[in-house]
Amino acid sequence: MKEVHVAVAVIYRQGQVLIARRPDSAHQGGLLEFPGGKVEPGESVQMALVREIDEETGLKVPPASLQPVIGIRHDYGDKRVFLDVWRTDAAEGEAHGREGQPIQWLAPDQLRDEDFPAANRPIIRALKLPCQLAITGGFDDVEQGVERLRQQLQHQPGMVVLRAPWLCAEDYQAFAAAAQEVCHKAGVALLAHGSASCLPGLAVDGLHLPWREAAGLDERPVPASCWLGVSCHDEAQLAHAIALGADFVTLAPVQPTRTHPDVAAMGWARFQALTAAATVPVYALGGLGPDDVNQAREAGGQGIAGIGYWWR
Ligand SMILES: Nc1nc2c([nH]c(=O)n2[C@@H]2O[C@H](COP(=O)(O)OP(=O)(O)OP(=O)(O)O)[C@@H](O)[C@H]2O)c(=O)[nH]1
Ligand SMILES: [Mg+2]
Repeated sequence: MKEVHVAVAVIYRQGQVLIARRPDSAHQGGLLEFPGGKVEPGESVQMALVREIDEETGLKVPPASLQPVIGIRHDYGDKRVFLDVWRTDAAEGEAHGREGQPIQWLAPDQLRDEDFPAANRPIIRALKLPCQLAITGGFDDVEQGVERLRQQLQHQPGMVVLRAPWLCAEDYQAFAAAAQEVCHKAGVALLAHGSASCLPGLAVDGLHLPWREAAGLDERPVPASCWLGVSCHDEAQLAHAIALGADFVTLAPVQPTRTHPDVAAMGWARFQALTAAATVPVYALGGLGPDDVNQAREAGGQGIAGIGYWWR
């Protein structure tokens, strides 16, 4: 079966995105969708986006405002698609359902997996996840760790991974409880780091698995209501994380890093190639900072993750 290249548009306006309802008679009919459609022969994906957005909504999109979000290959059984997803926040005009389809503006937090075609799940993840994932670094004792976290939150990371593998279970529980309070006040999501067995009793928003923990699992260890991240370093690990049902992965090391001086960095070209084949949002990790967010997104990534750039 030939793969259909589909241009999919995430049109942002005032923190909301434009959603349409697919006609009952269409493929995946009755479900919600992002405006878009098939890339015609001879068209670039950007040309297809500009045309489809106009045809379906009447909005005019400056091509230069389009930025890549994620690419997803999905097999529906009756159809194979490559959803080539781009975003813009510069669409001009008032949106209308020009093909008679109902449309609405929704905040990313209001998007629910079950309302969309199955292939859209990673798109929804990508829209809910921030472009910076901050991982905690070293500290001397729990009290100092919490205080440092409080200070570092002024850098406004969208999400924090609470990494402290040297702490005993009891100290980690205390660290997580205090960190949760600090993060909750700041409106920052908090993920535990380690094995799923550390989760009970923690009021966190999800779990990030180091590769050594993910390697031993054959199913998703947390419910769908929790975030699940996995640390990956190569193609095989990415495939395993996706099979586990990870919501996102980190891929490292992209650049040389002080914490792993003996590991060769993969560089941006390799990062881009691995990310293109992945059907989950991918954070670039290793020797990077906020200045690299654009580069990571150009390479098809969700953004950057790291310790060094924010934890001092
Ligand atoms: N536009 C759009 N298509 C999606 C999404 N998710 C998803 O799986 N698809 C699939 O992508 C394929 C092509 O999209 P489409 O039906 O909009 O194509 P189109 O505008 O060219 O329509 P047409 O064939 O009626 O001319 C469909 O099989 C559809 O099920 C989505 O969020 N937006
Ligand atoms: Mg369409």
